[in-house]
Amino acid sequence: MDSNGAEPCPSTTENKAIGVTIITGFLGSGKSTLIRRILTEQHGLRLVVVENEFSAKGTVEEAIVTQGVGPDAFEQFIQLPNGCICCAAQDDLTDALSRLIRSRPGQVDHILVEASGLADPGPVAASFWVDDELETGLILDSVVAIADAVNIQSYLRDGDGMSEKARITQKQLVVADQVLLNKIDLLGTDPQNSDPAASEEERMAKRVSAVERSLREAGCSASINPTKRCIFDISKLLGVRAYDYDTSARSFSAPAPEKFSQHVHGEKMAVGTLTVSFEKVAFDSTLLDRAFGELLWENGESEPSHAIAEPPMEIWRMKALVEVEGEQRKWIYQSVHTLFESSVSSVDAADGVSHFIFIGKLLESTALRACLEKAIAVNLAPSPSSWIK
Ligand SMILES: Nc1nc2c(ncn2[C@@H]2O[C@H](COP(=O)(O)OP(=O)(O)OP(=O)(O)O)[C@@H](O)[C@H]2O)c(=O)[nH]1
Repeated sequence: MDSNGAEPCPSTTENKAIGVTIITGFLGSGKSTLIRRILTEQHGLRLVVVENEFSAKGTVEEAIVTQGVGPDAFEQFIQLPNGCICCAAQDDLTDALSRLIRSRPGQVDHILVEASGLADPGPVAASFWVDDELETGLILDSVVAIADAVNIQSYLRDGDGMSEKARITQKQLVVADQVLLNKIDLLGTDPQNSDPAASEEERMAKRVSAVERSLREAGCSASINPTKRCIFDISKLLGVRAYDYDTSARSFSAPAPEKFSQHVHGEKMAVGTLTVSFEKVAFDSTLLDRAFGELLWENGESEPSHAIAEPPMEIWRMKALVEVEGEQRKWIYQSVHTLFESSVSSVDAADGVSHFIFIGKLLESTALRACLEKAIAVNLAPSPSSWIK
């Protein structure tokens, strides 16, 4: 318990590495509002805030975020020129934060990074996720996306869903581990679909559900939490360790049906989630590394190739629970952006079942399956059956 009598979020104190929460969301969705809310709550965490400086006058952003916030509410407030958080300087950001927490041992509990509203949060999330936490002292806690309930549907539809605005909005939702569907106070009720017998609350709930459906169709598989002015239980946002292997293993054991969704334009799946499953096979870990390399690097966003699909598919996020030859426990593989890593889960192996969940754009099941099949080490049945959703 701290001097304010507040209990720190438990998972942020158990692990010595300092958790980093990336806050993303399109322009004006409520990112600063959320940070301000976190800074004013009694959670007992000593926070470092990294803010994207939107204007040439950096003081504007800081003033907005720290409005009504006492000087003790945060350990340090860092502002970076617009774009830097999500551009090539992201490694510098990781290094700078690493140096900062080392220079103040025991004085920082958690770091909040506000990504630019116009940026893809994937690369910055990857820069925190892959760094060896023992070396940097940092660990990616989760990616939180704020969606403006009033405008998000039009952003997603922009340019028939294919404009840069639509792409960025989709990516922010797809990469997120949690979504705050914010500004629901401005949604109003839909006059065209209003049932005169329904109460105001029921009509509002319908509007919220309609927006939630659009987010699912856009490939969002995170939990969606409707909010007004980002009022939300902070203990459910910070210290969640969304990338911990045990957390991931649990999400594999009972995937929600809405995990498998797609946003279709004509014949192609524009943005969505696709699962490739195998039964009665075990994979070779070295060959699997190679297969992921092929999918993420040769066919990924940074080095697009036309080898597998035309236009190339984009894998934004991948989670897999895999039976690996000779291992008693299944392995978890995760990718963020173009980086991936593996670890042993707590799930027993032996049934030969492996699930690979891909989230991205223009995903092509045949190409994904063909690439993964090259990594099969042992075929326990003559013709492995499989299902794809
Ligand atoms: N009515 C209403 N207004 C909100 C809500 N949340 C935020 N706002 C307002 O929306 C505006 C934008 O909120 P910010 O928190 O600055 O949004 P942001 O995502 O940080 O904006 P950028 O930094 O420009 O990307 C501000 O005027 C907020 O006061 C909400 O739930 N309801």
